[in-house]
Amino acid sequence: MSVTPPRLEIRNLVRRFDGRPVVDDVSLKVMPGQVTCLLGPSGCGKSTTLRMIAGVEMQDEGEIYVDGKLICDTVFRVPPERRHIGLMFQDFALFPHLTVGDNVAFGLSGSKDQKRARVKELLDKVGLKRFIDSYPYLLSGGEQQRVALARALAPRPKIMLMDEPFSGLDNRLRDDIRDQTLEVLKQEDAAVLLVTHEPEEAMRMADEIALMRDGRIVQQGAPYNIYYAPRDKQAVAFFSDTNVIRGTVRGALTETPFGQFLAPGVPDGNDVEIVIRPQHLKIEFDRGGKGPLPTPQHGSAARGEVVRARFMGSESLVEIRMDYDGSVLKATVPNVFLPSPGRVLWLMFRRDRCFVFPVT
Ligand SMILES: Nc1ncnc2c1ncn2[C@@H]1O[C@H](COP(=O)(O)OP(=O)(O)OP(=O)(O)O)[C@@H](O)[C@H]1O
Repeated sequence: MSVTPPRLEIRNLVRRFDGRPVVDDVSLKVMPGQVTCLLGPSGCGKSTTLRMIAGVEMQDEGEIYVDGKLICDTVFRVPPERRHIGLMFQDFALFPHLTVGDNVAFGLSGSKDQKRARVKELLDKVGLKRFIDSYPYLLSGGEQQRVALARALAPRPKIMLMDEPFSGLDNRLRDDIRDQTLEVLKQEDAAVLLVTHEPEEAMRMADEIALMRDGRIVQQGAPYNIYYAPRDKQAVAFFSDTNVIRGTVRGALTETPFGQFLAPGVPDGNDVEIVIRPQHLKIEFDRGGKGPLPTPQHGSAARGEVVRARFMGSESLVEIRMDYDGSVLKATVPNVFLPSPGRVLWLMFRRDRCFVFPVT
């Protein structure tokens, strides 16, 4: 039985600048038709990884394979123009002196008719066929971006590398263009590696997310796996606000103002951090100085007073100063809920939505 090799595979890539590894042992596979997002904060080495795959930067260690064939290691190197890789960056520049059609045809070979047919096919896919003979300056930012996508896809690259391709667009345009881009990329069956520092963008676009930090991939998986099974506190914090409660473990349990939490595998005496997102804190009303009764799903309630509440559009964010140590926890509630400062409320923790991490 033959197994299809990944369209793109990088193994143990390392790149050092002045002796400092900015890409540190990065391995990754992308299958045809799949979108993988390299997600991480500014400076973590995402663009450098992309540049090595494109062939414009040389790695110090590691190998790059396309369809199972080596295209680059530290001695052998296929030049960038022969890697069948399409590139799209934030500052995609169309050639101003060429028409939209000629921009898309730029990297194409073949007869005039073949080129024209491919240009029309792609402009049709991105919904811009009517602009084929127009000049780029007549197009909006979003339309120019779609032409750039058509141009990058025209030579049927096996792999598309995209570096923050949507960050130059205004917010309202961005969601639509992301969705359209994704549809076109899927139709063309390229393997896509997209770099972004925006978690929402990665969630929206990716089949797989590779979370990168300090030059390393710290976690990789489907977006919901990373969201619901983050490997550490920073991985939770990358996707949303967080609340953190500290406790000490005794007999695989830690006692907190919210009741007991399981801390399996953590030795006695070690501290743990219990991390929960604001949408998973449950707000309860005060009942004559008493909170709600404990439940298995939510544990015990802890008392606090509202510091402030703000309406955020589809939800309200309530900040509550807790009686037990004066810390402020954040809870979000759907729709409008704006209790006055000083009002007493009780908070409960959803046990199936919090994460317990050992403090190292
Ligand atoms: N040619 C270079 N010489 C020296 N240092 C470099 C060079 N290129 C990148 N770096 C450094 O390597 C680190 C990683 O940069 P890189 O651009 O890959 O990060 P990034 O995750 O893509 O960040 P951003 O989203 O801000 O572009 C940074 O600290 C950067 O300053």
